[in-house]
Amino acid sequence: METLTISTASKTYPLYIGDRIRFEIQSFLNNLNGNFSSILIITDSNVEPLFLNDIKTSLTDFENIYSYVVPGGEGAKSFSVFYDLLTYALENELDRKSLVIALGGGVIGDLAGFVAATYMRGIPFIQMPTTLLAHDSSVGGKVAINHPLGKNMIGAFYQPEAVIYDTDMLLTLPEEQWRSGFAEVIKHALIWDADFYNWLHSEIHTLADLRAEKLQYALAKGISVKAQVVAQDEKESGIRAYLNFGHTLAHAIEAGLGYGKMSHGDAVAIGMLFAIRVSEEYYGINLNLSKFKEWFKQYNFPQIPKELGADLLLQLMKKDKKAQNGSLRMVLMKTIGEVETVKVNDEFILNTLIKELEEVQ
Ligand SMILES: O=C(O)C(=O)C[C@@H](O)[C@H](O)[C@H](O)COP(=O)(O)O
Repeated sequence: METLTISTASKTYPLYIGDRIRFEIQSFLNNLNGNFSSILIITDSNVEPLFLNDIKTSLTDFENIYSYVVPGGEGAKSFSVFYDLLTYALENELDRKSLVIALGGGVIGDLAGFVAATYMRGIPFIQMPTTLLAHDSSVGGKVAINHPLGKNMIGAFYQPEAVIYDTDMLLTLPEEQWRSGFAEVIKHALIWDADFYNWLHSEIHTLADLRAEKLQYALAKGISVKAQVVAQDEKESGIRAYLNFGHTLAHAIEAGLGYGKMSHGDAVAIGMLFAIRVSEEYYGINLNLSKFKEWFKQYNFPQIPKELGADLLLQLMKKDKKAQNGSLRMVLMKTIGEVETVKVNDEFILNTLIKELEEVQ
């Protein structure tokens, strides 16, 4: 097992990563010295049959352990599920010393984290990621639910007490989940670390290559990028926006199709290719977009959904949280490992969207 330290302006906390460490949860909680009064485990219908019991039986020192299972998928990041969770917490008399455990992927981390951030103005929580994608979402304290008009529109920056990342839990993931998480791994390389990108490019030809020591390496690298960025800019006043590379179009696609129709990582992969195309045109440089497209095809990332159309996509992209005074801002790539946030005009993005959609086979 390895222990990393995540330091942000508001909080420093441990990230434990290792094989089968879910069974050690009680000792991790003891290390936190939180004197927790009760536990609420929030998980989803996919994770519950696999791991909920392991966690409950490993929490040997608690009498009051509650659990709440939401439906699997992005649809659970809704106001009604959030409200039901708060009702459940109130009915079971959770107090300010109660601990929320987010047991699941990015959806559960975001939802449970937002419950913890808002219940009684904030109670402690820990992240127990069960997906590859959550190497990104469990670190850095972005918690949120969606609004039909925009993704993650209602949320907070709220750091967990700890992240407990049991890599054994990843082994049950279906192919689509590996692909979805891998998109965020690629993102971390592209925005920050050209050597890491070269390693991914030469070592990970198929998702099946992401096993054993390669998985550990990819996770450690991805988490390290995330940790470095949030250490410098917890609340996204500057460089944290780089972590949004590919997300302006991704969130538009997710909202446009309806949450849960396309996985977040698939949408991010499409969004990154689009951001590379915009970057080429904006800076007048050649980033080898066609090579990136070929590379992404190797993992079966989908193409941009043509049916949404350029006008709707632009309209949805303009709802992005990075927009200022109605102007769209995107994270663009100057070279692999170096990005910046720039203001882009609507007409330019619309035309680039039209070109991108025309190329869909
Ligand atoms: O941690 C961040 O900052 C990120 O932007 C990471 C993203 O991969 C993640 O999807 C995040 O939740 C998106 O944030 P949002 O502010 O664009 O909703």
